[in-house]
Amino acid sequence: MAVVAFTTGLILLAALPLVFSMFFAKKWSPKGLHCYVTGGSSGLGLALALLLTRRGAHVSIVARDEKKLKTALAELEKARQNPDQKLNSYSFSLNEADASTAALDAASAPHGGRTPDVIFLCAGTATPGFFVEQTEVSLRKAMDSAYWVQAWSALAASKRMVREGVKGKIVFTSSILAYFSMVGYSSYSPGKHALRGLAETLRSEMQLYGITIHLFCPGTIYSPGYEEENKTKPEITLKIEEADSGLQPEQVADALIAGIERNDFHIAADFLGNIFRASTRGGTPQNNVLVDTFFALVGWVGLPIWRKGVDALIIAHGKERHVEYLKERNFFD
Ligand SMILES: NC(=O)C1=CN([C@@H]2O[C@H](COP(=O)(O)OP(=O)(O)OC[C@H]3O[C@@H](n4cnc5c(N)ncnc54)[C@H](OP(=O)(O)O)[C@@H]3O)[C@@H](O)[C@H]2O)C=CC1
Ligand SMILES: CCCCCCCCCCCCCCCC(=O)[C@@H](N)CO
Repeated sequence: MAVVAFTTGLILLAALPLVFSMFFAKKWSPKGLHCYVTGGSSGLGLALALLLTRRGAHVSIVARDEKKLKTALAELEKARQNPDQKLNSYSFSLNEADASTAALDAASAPHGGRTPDVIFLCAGTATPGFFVEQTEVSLRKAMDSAYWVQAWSALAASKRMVREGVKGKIVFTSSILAYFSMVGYSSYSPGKHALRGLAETLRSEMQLYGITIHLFCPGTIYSPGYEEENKTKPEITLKIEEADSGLQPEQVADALIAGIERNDFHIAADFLGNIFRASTRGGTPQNNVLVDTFFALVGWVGLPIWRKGVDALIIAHGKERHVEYLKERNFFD
């Protein structure tokens, strides 16, 4: 009896924030806010920019390729809700600090020089491959394309927000590969883990200024970037990924916005992401005590079983094919 009463009490307690947010709390809305989206010309970034435009935000997108930017901006124009919305695109390579500052300055200009309210950092690239085939150049480049491509913008935006007193948001797009990693991702996963380290630091530190931080960790997104990464992705990596059903960029953008509306710090895109998120939480805030405990329990039982299967698969692949693969590429010469 006491156990039932205790459990019911616990469930009600855990449901309270949900009930509160459904009926009382003012939901976060991008309407009228200036949203800055890096990587806004493709995949997740583009889907997000479109969603924000439909929700009445001013949207600035940044990427390198001008042609893709032009096409993306035309799509945003079609999604425009009112004539006052400012929709702009900027071509910058965000791997460098100076260019990241310049991009943000350029995007602020049409807004009277005011820093954007929300910084969505979506730019990023993965080039999977085996570790023994990497070089100093490839590993440094990968760190640029996973970590620095977002970190420099976060630095520039933080300085601007603090100087101007803007109580904005900075949203990092990491990956489910910041919760674990596996064969093929030695060049990419470390950068995504590093983003997690930065986001957790900033979640703590930016409280000094009223700036909010979110960390988004999606699994497979069927984007142009995904098509590209599959060109170098080892067969074994692709095979392990079959367990992840994947999502369309629009679904992933929806999941991100829903997480921000709930004011979650760690945001996962689906069931699998939530299992890894809840199992790898460390000292960061829970999203919902009860739901997170459920996900963590599923992970506690399921993850070791899954991992054992994956390890067996990798060992078998090593015996059957991998040495041949390396020989074909003259690795031993
Ligand atoms: N696809 C997936 O399975 C997953 C992706 N992610 C992450 O989600 C984010 C979006 O991925 P996805 O939609 O697949 O990406 P896409 O490759 O489809 O798009 C990437 C965007 O970022 C821009 N970009 C890349 N590098 C730079 C740079 N150095 N400077 C400026 N812009 C840049 C690209 O434009 P341009 O090349 O013209 O500069 C493009 O607009 C990335 O951070 C990725 O790591 C996370 C989990 C899974
Ligand atoms: C009960 C537990 C079951 C566990 C099943 C686990 C399945 C794991 C699938 C791996 C998914 C990898 C996604 C990579 C995303 C990414 O960031 C890259 N595409 C780079 O862009």
